[in-house]
Amino acid sequence: MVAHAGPADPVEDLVGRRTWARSILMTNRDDHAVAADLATEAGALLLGVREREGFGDAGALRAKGDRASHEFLMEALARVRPDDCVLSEEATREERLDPRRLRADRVWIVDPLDGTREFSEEGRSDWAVHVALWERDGKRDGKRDGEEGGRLTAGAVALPAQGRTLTTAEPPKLPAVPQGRFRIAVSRTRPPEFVQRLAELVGADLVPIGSAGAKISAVLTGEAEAYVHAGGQYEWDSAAPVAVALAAGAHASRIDGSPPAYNQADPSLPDILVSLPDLARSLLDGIRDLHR
Ligand SMILES: Nc1ncnc2c1ncn2[C@@H]1O[C@H](COP(=O)(O)O)[C@@H](OP(=O)(O)O)[C@H]1O
Ligand SMILES: [Mg+2]
Repeated sequence: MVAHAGPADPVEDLVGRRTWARSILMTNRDDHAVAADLATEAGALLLGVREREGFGDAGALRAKGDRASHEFLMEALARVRPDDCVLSEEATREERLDPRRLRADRVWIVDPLDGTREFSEEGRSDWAVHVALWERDGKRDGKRDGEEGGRLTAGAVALPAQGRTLTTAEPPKLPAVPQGRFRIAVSRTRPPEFVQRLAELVGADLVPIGSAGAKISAVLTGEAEAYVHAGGQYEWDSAAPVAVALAAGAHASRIDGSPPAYNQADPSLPDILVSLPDLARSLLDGIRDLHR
């Protein structure tokens, strides 16, 4: 809880009261709305950092963005969901290893700035803020097959430079599978080594996009039909976009077809496949054949 001692400055006082009033409203909102609001607000803050700092020193811009968004999300979650744990990309090693997280019933998994590289490149809009909620099984009905321990129950991906937030509060309506060739979104800098051969095998073209959140959003909104990644990644890179993808009815799995597990002791989650449901089988078969 935040107490306001009544600062002398009337403007500061007004801002403080407004923040206080908003936090009471937010505490009563459901988890889907909290995820969407916090991701969107962190995104607005990041647009401000970009505006203020400019693009002259990319490293400094990235560091300021990461820090500002992380601090905002940590403070806001502590205020509106004080009993929950948080796993953030920007947390210290010690915070990430906090054993309370593994015993907790509710853990927010956040990536304050996904697509950090693209955030620091002028004109690019493929970067995102991820806010997801993982809950232990038994807390809610409707377990999905194969999910042990818990599952993602809410999430939001803000795409601030695109002016939109994708959310489990209102999952996007999936586009239709195109006739003929389709598009696989891949990392601009670290695409999986097999992905060119996979594209040839399944009749697809590769579309390089920054940020896991922006790529999965592209699948959900019709700019690509699949996202394939392998070779390294962490839970915060995929948790929120996978939550939205599953809520929208898309396919989301590891590249061997198994369900991705979140809130693990080791947050490494090195590969992921998200696609329109009708394409999942041929993509999984193709990946398996290439690995044989
Ligand atoms: N091989 C790898 N190892 C670790 N992280 C990786 C990775 N490839 C991609 N990622 C992470 O996944 C996110 C999306 O990457 P990309 O844009 O290349 O697809 C980025 O997150 P951050 O921007 O939060 O660091 C990036 O750091
Ligand atoms: Mg990331």
